[in-house]
Amino acid sequence: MSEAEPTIYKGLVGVYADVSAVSKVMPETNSLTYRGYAVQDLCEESNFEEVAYLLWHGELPTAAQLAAFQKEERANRAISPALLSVLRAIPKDAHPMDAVRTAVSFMGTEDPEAGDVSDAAQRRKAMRLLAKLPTAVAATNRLSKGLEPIAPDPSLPFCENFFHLVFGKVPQPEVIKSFDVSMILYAEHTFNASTFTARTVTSTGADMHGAITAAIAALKGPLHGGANEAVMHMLKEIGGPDKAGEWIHGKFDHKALVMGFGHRVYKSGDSRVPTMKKYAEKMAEVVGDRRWMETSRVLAEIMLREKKIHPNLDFPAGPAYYLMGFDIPMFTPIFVCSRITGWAAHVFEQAADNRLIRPLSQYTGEAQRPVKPIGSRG
Ligand SMILES: CC(=O)SCCNC(=O)CCNC(=O)[C@H](O)C(C)(C)COP(=O)(O)OP(=O)(O)OC[C@H]1O[C@@H](n2cnc3c(N)ncnc32)[C@H](O)[C@@H]1OP(=O)(O)O
Ligand SMILES: O=C([O-])CC(=O)C(=O)O
Repeated sequence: MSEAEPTIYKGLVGVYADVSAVSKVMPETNSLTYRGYAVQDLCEESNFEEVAYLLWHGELPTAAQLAAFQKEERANRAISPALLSVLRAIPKDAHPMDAVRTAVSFMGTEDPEAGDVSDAAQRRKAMRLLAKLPTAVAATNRLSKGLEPIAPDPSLPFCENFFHLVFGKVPQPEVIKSFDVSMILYAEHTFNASTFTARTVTSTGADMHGAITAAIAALKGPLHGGANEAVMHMLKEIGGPDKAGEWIHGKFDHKALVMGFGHRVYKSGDSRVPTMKKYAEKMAEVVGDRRWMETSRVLAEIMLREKKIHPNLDFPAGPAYYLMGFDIPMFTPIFVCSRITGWAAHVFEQAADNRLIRPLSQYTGEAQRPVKPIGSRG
């Protein structure tokens, strides 16, 4: 008797794998909330540090809670001399995402609570990662250019310190605000591929650094976080708005993907795009260069008119980061510095009510057969 054919949910499309109270994506209204707060409101009324606290604790902080959170983050920013020598040993032309993945894995080996997966220890590890990631990301970027890393400045807030680490100076408030908004928008997005990876690793009982190392590997791919870099490479390849039409029709002819467009969950617009676009436009104003936003506008118009596909967050974030002065290979590592908050929130949630994640596969290979001795094969 033949077995009933199982239903295959390729790419897990439409599958609810668990419950979660961290965030909610509402594709029918193109909206997104973190712990019940609309991301647009968080962007206007709070900052990235408050959002990190919100994601980890479920509530926005009071002034005293925020001060304690910031104190702990600022106290943990330094990376060890051993990690710095690991980063120095990484080939200058390696992709920074590979360096950051390696850095997190290495940090796991030197973590003072390595092996402790209690909730309290996991939370302290997440704080250490939030604090140290910018230091490691900026050091990687500077070393790749033959520059010496800069020590973190504990007197600076998170976003200001990030610019200090990369450039040695803090830019004007409009730039900090645009960066802060990008960090809030990138912080969390339900069961995306990298978060689900982190939850899968956590479900085996493994620790925070293992889950985050795996999540970084998943985020690097161009279909996920790597798209913000791909968007900027694409805009530069196109060169300007007058060439965008011809360029994109060439892509259509070859049925190629246009990076920064489409989304597994949002089919009529990504909730985060209008806010990120507004702040990318502000960056174009600050820098006095509208070329990338104009090129983006033409691409988005054609994609919507001819393919009915909307841009995702990576589409405005790519040019925004470029206009802030970051090197393109830094864009996805910046995403890591933000998403560590969402990933860690999901690690806590998965561990608190765990069941090993282990789906089934329908076998389509050879029928069972005998193993022939090596001399009689072929
Ligand atoms: C932060 C983030 O991770 S956001 C996502 C960033 N990724 C990108 O920007 C990469 C480009 N986009 C894509 O590859 C896809 O849209 C994904 C991976 C994001 C979503 O994939 P899916 O949910 O499997 O796509 P979906 O099933 O909706 O695709 C429907 C159709 O639109 C097409 N399509 C989707 N996105 C694009 C795109 N960016 N360019 C051209 N065509 C596209 C698909 O090829 C498919 O065509 P078909 O029906 O002829 O086969
Ligand atoms: O939700 C997804 O699949 C991808 C995404 O937008 C994110 O991770 O921010």
